[in-house]
Amino acid sequence: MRVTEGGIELEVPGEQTEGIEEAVFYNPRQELNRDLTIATLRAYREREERATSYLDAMTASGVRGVRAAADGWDVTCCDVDEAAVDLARANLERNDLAADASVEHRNVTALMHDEPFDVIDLDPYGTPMPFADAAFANCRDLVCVTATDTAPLCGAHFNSGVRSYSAVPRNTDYHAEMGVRILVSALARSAARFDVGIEPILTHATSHYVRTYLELTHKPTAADAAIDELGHCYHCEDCLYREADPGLIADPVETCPHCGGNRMLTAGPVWLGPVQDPTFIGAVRDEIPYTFDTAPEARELCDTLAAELDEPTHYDQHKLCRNWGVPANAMDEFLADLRAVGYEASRAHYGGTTFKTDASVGEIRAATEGNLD
Ligand SMILES: C[S@@+](CC[C@H](N)C(=O)[O-])C[C@H]1O[C@@H](n2cnc3c(N)ncnc32)[C@H](O)[C@@H]1O
Repeated sequence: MRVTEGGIELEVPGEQTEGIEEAVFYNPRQELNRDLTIATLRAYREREERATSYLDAMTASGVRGVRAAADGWDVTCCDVDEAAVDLARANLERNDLAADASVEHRNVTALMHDEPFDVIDLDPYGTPMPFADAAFANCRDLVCVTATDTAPLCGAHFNSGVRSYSAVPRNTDYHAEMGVRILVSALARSAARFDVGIEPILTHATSHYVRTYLELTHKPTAADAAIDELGHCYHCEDCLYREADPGLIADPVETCPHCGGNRMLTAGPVWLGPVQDPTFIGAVRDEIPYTFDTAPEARELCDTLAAELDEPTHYDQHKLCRNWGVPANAMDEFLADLRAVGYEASRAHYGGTTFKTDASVGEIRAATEGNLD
């Protein structure tokens, strides 16, 4: 089947039918992820001029590598699957880009140990952690990571999450953000093994995946600074109170300071630091042309991400109101009520009724209760 993505024409496998083994992976629903990747690469080249080489580590149809090569990156596409490698080569040729990219048929872990790249893009099936050490060992500037194993990441598949991420994820009302912070924590610890510090400069989550872009600093002190961003979250399953506790050693809260309940969860180590660089995200937004099919959605996402407060967890107004037994209010009014009494408040990209604030759950209720319809 022929598709056009970002102005590039590609041959990709058709609709995947259950029971039939399709040779090569292509997911049209990841187009937003790929459009944002291309815009991020464009913005990143302005930020770090020496960055020229891009490894599309799990290339499948070659879609990311072809699009990056069309943008002038010195591209390497890699896949262990022979059919994928053949298709990636054909797609480069179809776009007259065969001379601008090399295609490697091998295990990318070995390739990453053999050759340094400025930018590495990890887009595996499920967890990226088996590839993280090799990526951080040699990458110079930027590691881009997709994780599609959202159930382990958010604690819904607890044992699998513990195994993959060497952390304790917990299933909370901010499950997608739990996934973000478990993933970035594990990546920070992987990078630190190589005296590399990470700074997440753009991160987004949907119900199907988490995507984060990590700028690297090759210094032990930067690795230490990243580890300093780790900590734990204590969460009350009854009243949705939550508390972030910096540091590697947990000091679990047994009794909820808000409702007195004892159904407290401890998650961690999670990344408590910022996951966005609003200035960089503004530059990414400016690099999304309207010729990209997902441009309206991608630009709106960038706007929300850039305005999102740095708080490590978000709330969902509907879930809070259901818990309180009151009807919900319009989001803008709800946030205005919080700001009116001096709290910071922003929307969050995790859903239409999600928000971030520096107010506690009790303070949110007090600030908004009188005005809930
Ligand atoms: C989710 S697909 C990649 C999708 C692609 N990046 C895109 O945007 O459409 C994962 C790919 O990783 C490849 N893969 C899995 N393990 C690998 C390894 N160790 N080295 C290289 N490729 C691998 C699989 O063959 C598969 O093609």
